[in-house]
Amino acid sequence: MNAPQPLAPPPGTDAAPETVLGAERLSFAYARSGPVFADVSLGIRRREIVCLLGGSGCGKSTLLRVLAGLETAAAGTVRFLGQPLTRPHPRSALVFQQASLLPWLNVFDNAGFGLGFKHQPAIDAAARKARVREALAAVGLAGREHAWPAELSGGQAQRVALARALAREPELLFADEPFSALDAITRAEMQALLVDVVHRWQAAVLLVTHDIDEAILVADRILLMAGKPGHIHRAWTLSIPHPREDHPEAVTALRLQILSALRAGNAATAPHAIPS
Ligand SMILES: Nc1ncnc2c1ncn2[C@@H]1O[C@H](COP(=O)(O)OP(=O)(O)OP(=O)(O)O)[C@@H](O)[C@H]1O
Repeated sequence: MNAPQPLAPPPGTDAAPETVLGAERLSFAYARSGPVFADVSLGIRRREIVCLLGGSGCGKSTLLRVLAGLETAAAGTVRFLGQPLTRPHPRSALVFQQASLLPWLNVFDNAGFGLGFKHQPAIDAAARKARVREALAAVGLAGREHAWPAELSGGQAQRVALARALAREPELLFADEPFSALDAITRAEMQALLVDVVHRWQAAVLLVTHDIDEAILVADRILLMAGKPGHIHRAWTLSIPHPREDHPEAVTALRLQILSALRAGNAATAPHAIPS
């Protein structure tokens, strides 16, 4: 199957900016619980899978919500395709831990649901149908279009959620622990599917996870978040070829480095490249 043609960029933006999303010196605090993260800067390039990894409560989900335009930073800027972000961008999509399918819509209509969102580029019914079919086929659900959410396993429901995001042909997919509620075998299948499908769709991904192995299996870059308030402690650029299970020594070496950085807590912040 061919990847869909990307939509034209919105007026006023660079035709092919290398950076899809750029954040500079972001800080955020909840009124009730105080500072969550401070002075966070990062960039996500086209077609890059970036994993935001860190322990529970370090602020990963909150940072994702700010980068996605769901929350507003106390300080700093977020730019999406070069433009300041003031609300969720129509060329981004979100996948969460729960698939959140609408029980009264079948698989096809759930997967096409995001195409009707406000600010989405208008497409006609035939194009919409083709896109949804293509997205469902990409996640392995061709032939299940008429099934109801109640008839799906957890993994299948998450495939529909992924198809719903892909059908919008996002430049950037925000995924917040999308596989953490799945069993180990389904999780491994979904991790492989994510890498395959986003590469074919030419989308970038920001994946929040606390699972070191998940980050190593899917990421082009891992950002380790730690501290209070949270900040990016350390970063790794990965060049281990996919599928990474075929390179156990490199995977184990990286896992040890990450574990050690996590334990150290105050590890150096300079980016650190690992050998392939
Ligand atoms: N709506 C909220 N109001 C107040 N405090 C919040 C809210 N959401 C999160 N927090 C607090 O902000 C901090 C960061 O939470 P966040 O969910 O971003 O962390 P996380 O790294 O994603 O954690 P986990 O991996 O456990 O999901 C935590 O101390 C949490 O209690």
